[in-house]
Amino acid sequence: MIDTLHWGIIGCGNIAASFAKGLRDVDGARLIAAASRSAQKAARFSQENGALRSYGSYEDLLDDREIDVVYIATPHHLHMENSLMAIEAGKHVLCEKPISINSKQATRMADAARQAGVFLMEGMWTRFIPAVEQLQDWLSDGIPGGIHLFTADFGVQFNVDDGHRIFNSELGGGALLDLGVYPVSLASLIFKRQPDTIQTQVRMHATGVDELNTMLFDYKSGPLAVITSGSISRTPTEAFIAGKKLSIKIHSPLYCPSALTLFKPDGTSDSYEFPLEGNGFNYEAAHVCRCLRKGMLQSDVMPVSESISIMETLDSIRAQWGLRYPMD
Ligand SMILES: NC(=O)C1=CN([C@@H]2O[C@H](COP(=O)(O)OP(=O)(O)OC[C@H]3O[C@@H](n4cnc5c(N)ncnc54)[C@H](OP(=O)(O)O)[C@@H]3O)[C@@H](O)[C@H]2O)C=CC1
Ligand SMILES: O=C1CO[C@H](CO)[C@@H](O)[C@@H]1O
Repeated sequence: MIDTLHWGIIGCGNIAASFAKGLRDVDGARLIAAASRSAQKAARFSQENGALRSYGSYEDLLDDREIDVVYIATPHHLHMENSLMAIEAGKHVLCEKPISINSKQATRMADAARQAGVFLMEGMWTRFIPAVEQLQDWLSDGIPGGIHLFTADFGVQFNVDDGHRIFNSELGGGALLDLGVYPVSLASLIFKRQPDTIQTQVRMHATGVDELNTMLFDYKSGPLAVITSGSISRTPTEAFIAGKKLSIKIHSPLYCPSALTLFKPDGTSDSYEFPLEGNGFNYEAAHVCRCLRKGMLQSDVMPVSESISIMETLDSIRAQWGLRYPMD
């Protein structure tokens, strides 16, 4: 039985700081060290975020025997490489979304973790947010009459230059992998499988990655899903599950909602609030700690097999656009 879980963070960027903040709200978790490509940056990050130590290389952090589990917070194109390094060092891994660039990479990560006997999970934090846990309870009870339609959008206006990871092909840029992965993951959560056919439209950025996309998923059992993501303008960033008898609105922002509305057959609706306790990253970190204490090597909420399936869906969408990354 592991008591306190000792964490390390690889990559001292934006999301690493949010995760470190979330981790402070998790009982039985301690941030031991952070690693950056720059020793100075790692030292500053560790001081600001309460880590005991800092490392000027990712490899040095992985040599730290006190660290049980590593959070990978580098850009998408490094998720596989950094996760494999951590797995090889015998560390459990929580890797930011998307788990990788493509399904081939994700499968390689899953195989390596299985062989090494370590835990691996994609940091799809949405799954562990209280409102989404409630949604999962409703879905597992069954939506009476079934679901006809799922709609979801995630649009952000990035006012950044083309070198930023959202537009940079070398870093696995594009709206689909960064933003679209959330609604696609929600569709996977709701329908428990990949769509049978996918139709899409896309607008490409000057750098050759997608900046705006629309997707229509057709599930031969009946339901349709309409999903959009974009990095050049803001959209409501909410989701709606339309059923024969019941419908559910997942309030904005869909990646971290704190309210759900249930629309009932008599035309009335009930709204439910699920205020966050912490910044939201605490929930996924607490889930990883629970899994590790139970000796689990995969999450039962965000299993690696489902992350691979989601990447397969993203692969087939990108194939329609002819969008290939240097690391594909
Ligand atoms: N769950 C969520 O809500 C969010 C998740 N994310 C995910 O987190 C990951 C990181 O995103 P974000 O924190 O916004 O990105 P940042 O650019 O802010 O941070 C990424 C860090 O990765 C390290 N890095 C290593 N190699 C490179 C490279 N070639 N170019 C740039 N950085 C490099 C750097 O750390 P160093 O210099 O210290 O080595 C850098 O600070 C993405 O995969 C994204 O999908 C992002 C935002 C929100
Ligand atoms: O996961 C994410 C959540 O939202 C951000 C934008 O607001 C994204 O860029 C990010 O990668």
